[in-house]
Amino acid sequence: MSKSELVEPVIGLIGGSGLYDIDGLEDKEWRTVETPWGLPSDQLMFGRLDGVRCVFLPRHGRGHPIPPSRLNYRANIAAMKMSGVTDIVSLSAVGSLKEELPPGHFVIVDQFIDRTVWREKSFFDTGCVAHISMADPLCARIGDVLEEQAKKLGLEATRGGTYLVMEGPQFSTRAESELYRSWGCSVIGMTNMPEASLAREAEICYATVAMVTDYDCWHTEHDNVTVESVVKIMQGNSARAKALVKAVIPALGQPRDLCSAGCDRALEYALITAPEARDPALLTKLKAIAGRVL
Ligand SMILES: CSC[C@H]1O[C@H](OP(=O)(O)O)[C@H](O)[C@@H]1O
Ligand SMILES: Nc1ncnc2[nH]cnc12
Repeated sequence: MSKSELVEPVIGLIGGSGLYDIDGLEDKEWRTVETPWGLPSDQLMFGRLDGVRCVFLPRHGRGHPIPPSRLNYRANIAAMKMSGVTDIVSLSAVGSLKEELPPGHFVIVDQFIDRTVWREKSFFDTGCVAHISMADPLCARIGDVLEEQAKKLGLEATRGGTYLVMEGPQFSTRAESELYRSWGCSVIGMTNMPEASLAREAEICYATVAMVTDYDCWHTEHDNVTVESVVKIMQGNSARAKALVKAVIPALGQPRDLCSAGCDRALEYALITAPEARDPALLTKLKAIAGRVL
């Protein structure tokens, strides 16, 4: 790759419960971005940190009006893509399914089990079918940067772990929580799928910092999760998350070659519908996220 072909990264930040703003962005501006799949959860905040272009979206909207199952995940990811975002750091509150991951701990997750049932899971549809690989659903290149910077900041953080995505909005029953523990899952939340798979379809690198707020409902010496307990712990988690974001953006924002993990070429061999069988109306919409291969 010659210098002129290097990728100039634009960093997308998706803030979850308790994270509705990002400190330290210069030239901040909230802008409405409409997509072929409708409007995202809120306006997007555009800005720069250390000269690196950043785009922030509060996942549930400012003031948290939208529950996990009603989020327009396609519009959220399409809005990021249409804003030029190449790399997303997703910040999420989660329950812990392991003793050694206490509230306040961060997990840079590397796998998902998706138990959601109600959500639109793909940009592709009748008239243009695509099957991307989700074997490694998170970007290991961004994961490396998050791990390194978390270490430098002295944060309690673990690299690797499976995030169980439940539909919600109710928290789990104890039997479910024990089932997910028996599957070896590390943390539980309600939002990261299909967010991660849609980011992959849009060829955006995506990594998650899962911030533990509670022990869900399986731990005999801790109370069952409530919104109150999540919010209380999130106040401390948010300050650490903001410090981590500030540290990773300059590292992620350097001009670079294509992603070493390959996320930015996910559609290379994914389309199966013959050109003559494709639906022109759907193709027009898909240009917003898959223009590179259409
Ligand atoms: C307020 S606790 C439940 C809520 O928090 C998590 O959301 P996010 O990933 O956006 O931080 C969890 O998945 C639920 O949506
Ligand atoms: N225990 C839990 N279950 C699902 N989502 C959560 N978000 C934070 N804690 C959670």
